[in-house]
Amino acid sequence: MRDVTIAKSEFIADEKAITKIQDFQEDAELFRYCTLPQILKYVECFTGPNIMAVHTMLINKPPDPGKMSSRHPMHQDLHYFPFRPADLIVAAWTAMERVDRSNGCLVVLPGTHKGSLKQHDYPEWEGGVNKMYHGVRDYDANQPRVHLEMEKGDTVFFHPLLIHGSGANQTQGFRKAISCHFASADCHYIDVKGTSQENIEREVLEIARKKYGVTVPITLKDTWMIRGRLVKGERINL
Ligand SMILES: CCCCCCCC(=O)SCCNC(=O)CCNC(=O)[C@H](O)C(C)(C)COP(=O)(O)OP(=O)(O)OC[C@H]1O[C@@H](n2cnc3c(N)ncnc32)[C@H](O)[C@@H]1OP(=O)(O)O
Ligand SMILES: O=C(O)CCC(=O)C(=O)O
Repeated sequence: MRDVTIAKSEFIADEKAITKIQDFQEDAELFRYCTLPQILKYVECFTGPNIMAVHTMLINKPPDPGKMSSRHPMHQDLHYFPFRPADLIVAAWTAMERVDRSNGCLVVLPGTHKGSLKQHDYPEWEGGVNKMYHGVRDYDANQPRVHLEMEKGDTVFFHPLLIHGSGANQTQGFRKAISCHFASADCHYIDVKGTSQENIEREVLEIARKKYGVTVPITLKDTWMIRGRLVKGERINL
């Protein structure tokens, strides 16, 4: 994907235009990350033995174009997931170079993983917000936050209810990280109709129609079923 500030410009397509590779499950080399024993050893503590890699990203946070659009609003990843229980889902996020406050490290609100899923919407940012970058509508901005400064290769594992985001990249370099969300294959899908997740389902299905030409009726669940890949054990529900 491209940053919202260049989404509608004649920017020349090259690696510097790409701010994120979403869904790399078909790329054997990148997907190797999701199968590394060093990662799965910790993932298994959360998911148990039947492990699905449900969502993959290589994030290439660009130098901020001056609009603060390189920030990632504070959010809970569970907002995007139509499956439960939350305690059987975990994110692994690995720094591909040193990340600190200057290039937009992760920021977390400790303890929020013990709360519930909150309403998410687009934040009202003057400089624009990237497509589908929803943020928690109400959270206590005075709550203590922790900036995760990490060295190349450091990995953090976090719960899908943890409120987190990342700051602007104030350097001239691209801040790279690779991440994968894992879930137990024992998780079950839920229907998000009538819940706070209806707004993200609507957007995802609109992209499926407009960008991928999907004409048959589908749900959020279908978009996740085609992404998931078994990495250990047995594929059960997901
Ligand atoms: C879905 C899984 C989420 C898992 C949760 C983990 C937590 C998170 O990561 S939260 C963030 C989730 N973010 C995303 O999922 C990013 C989604 N974005 C995308 O997939 C792509 O950027 C997408 C589909 C919107 C556009 O893809 P792209 O190949 O650039 O499409 P393109 O055909 O050039 O543009 C399509 C339209 O989108 C607009 N657009 C492109 N990029 C952006 C952007 N960054 N912001 C706003 N609009 C954009 C274009 O201007 C164009 O608009 P229009 O139809 O009016 O002309
Ligand atoms: O890498 C980042 O900047 C933020 C990633 C993130 O919060 C997420 O994908 O959920």
